[in-house]
Amino acid sequence: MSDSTTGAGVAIELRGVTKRFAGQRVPAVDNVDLTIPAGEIVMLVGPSGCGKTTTMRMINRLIEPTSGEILIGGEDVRKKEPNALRRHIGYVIQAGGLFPHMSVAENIGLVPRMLKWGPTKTAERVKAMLDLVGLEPGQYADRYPRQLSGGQQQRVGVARALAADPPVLLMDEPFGAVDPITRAHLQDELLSLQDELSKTIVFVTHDFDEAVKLGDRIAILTTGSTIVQYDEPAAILANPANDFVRGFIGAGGAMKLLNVTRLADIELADIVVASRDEPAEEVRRRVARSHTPWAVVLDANQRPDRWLSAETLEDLRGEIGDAGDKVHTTINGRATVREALEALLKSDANWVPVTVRRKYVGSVTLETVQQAIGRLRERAKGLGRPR
Ligand SMILES: Nc1ncnc2c1ncn2[C@@H]1O[C@H](COP(=O)(O)OP(=O)(O)OP(=O)(O)O)[C@@H](O)[C@H]1O
Repeated sequence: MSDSTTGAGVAIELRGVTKRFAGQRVPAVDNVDLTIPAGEIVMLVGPSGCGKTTTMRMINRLIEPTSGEILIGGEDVRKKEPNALRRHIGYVIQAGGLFPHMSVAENIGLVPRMLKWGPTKTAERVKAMLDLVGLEPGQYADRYPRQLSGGQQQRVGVARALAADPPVLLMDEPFGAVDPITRAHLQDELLSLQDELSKTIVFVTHDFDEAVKLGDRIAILTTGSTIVQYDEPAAILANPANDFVRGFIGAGGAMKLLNVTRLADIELADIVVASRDEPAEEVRRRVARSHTPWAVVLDANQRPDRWLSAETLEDLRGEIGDAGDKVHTTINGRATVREALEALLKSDANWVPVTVRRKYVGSVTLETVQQAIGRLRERAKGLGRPR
C-alpha cells in the first residue's frame, strides 16, 4: 500500500494473528486466519468480549498483534508507520467518534489536512462528503458535534472516514447508538454509498440482522475471535454450522433467508405464455399439458397484460384478443422472495408475474417459494465449506 493509495477496495488478509494482552491468561485473539476480499463488506459478529474490536483494531495498528501478520493489498501493515497507515484506512466508531471541540468541517477535513491537501481542495472535499452523506453543507459545516442528532453525528463520522478516499473502511458498531429507524436509514445509505465506492469494509456488530442486511460475507466469531462460520449471509441462514450459529440467527431463520434472496436468482414457475394474436385452440392445448391451469397473455412489448383460466379458454374460439382478466399485480425481479410472498398473500391470485425491465420473465407461486427454499438449502450445503 503506497502513500497515494486511494479509491476502490483492496483485499485484507489476516494470517495466524494472535493478540495476548498483558496479564491475560487467554489470548483475546487466538491464531486467526481471515481473508477479506477487495470491495466487499465483511461483518464480524459475535458475543461481547469475543475479540471483534481487538481484531479490527489490529488492522489499523491501534493494537499491535502479538504474532501473525496482516496484509492490506498484499503489503504487511507493519512496514508502514502507524499514523501514515491510518490515513489510508477510514475508521468509524459508535456515535461517530467526532472531536467535540472541532466543527463538522474541521472533523471531516482532518485527514485531508494531515495529507497536506491545501485549504481549497480540503474545503471542496468537505462539501462533497457532506453531500454524499446527505447533510446540507451550508447548514451543517460550521456546527459542532453537540449541535447534531445521533444520526447526524454518525453521518459526519462516515463522511470523515471517507474524506481521504481510503480503500479500506473499519466500522466498529457504528450504528449502535441510534434509534432503530435512523439505524435502518444509515444502513441503507451505507449500502448505496458502497454501490458507488466499492470499498473494502470490515464492520463489527452484535446484531445478526444488521450483518445479514449489510454483509457480502459474515464471520461468526466466538471467544478468541475463533471463526465458527464464514460465508455469504444466505449460506449461513440456509445451513448454519452448529447450534452456536443457530443461536445467533435467532428465530425466523427461513424468513431471513427469503429476505436476502432475490427473485432473479431463483427458478420461477414456468406458466404457459400466450400472445393476443394466437389461436385459443393452441393455448388450450399447451395449458392442458402444463402444471398450471392458466396462461399469461403478453402484450407486444412482452409485458404481462392479461391472464386466462382453463375455463375461459374452454369456451374461446379464434384469436385470444382481449379475452381473460387484466393482470393487476406484477413484481420486479430485483424484489426479494419475501416481498414476493407478501405480494402473493395480498393478491387474490395464487401467482404473480415477475418482470425485469418490465418484460415478463416467469411467475412466482407459493410452490416456487417452497422450491426456492429447498434449493437454497441444497446449494448452501455445497457452499458451506470452511474458508
Ligand atoms: N487493553 C486491554 N487490556 C486487557 N484486556 C483487554 C484489552 N482490550 C480488550 N481486552 C480483552 O480482550 C477480550 C476481547 O475484547 P474486545 O473488545 O476485542 O471484544 P469485543 O468482541 O469487541 O467485545 P464487545 O462486543 O463487548 O465490544 C476481552 O476479554 C477484553 O476484556
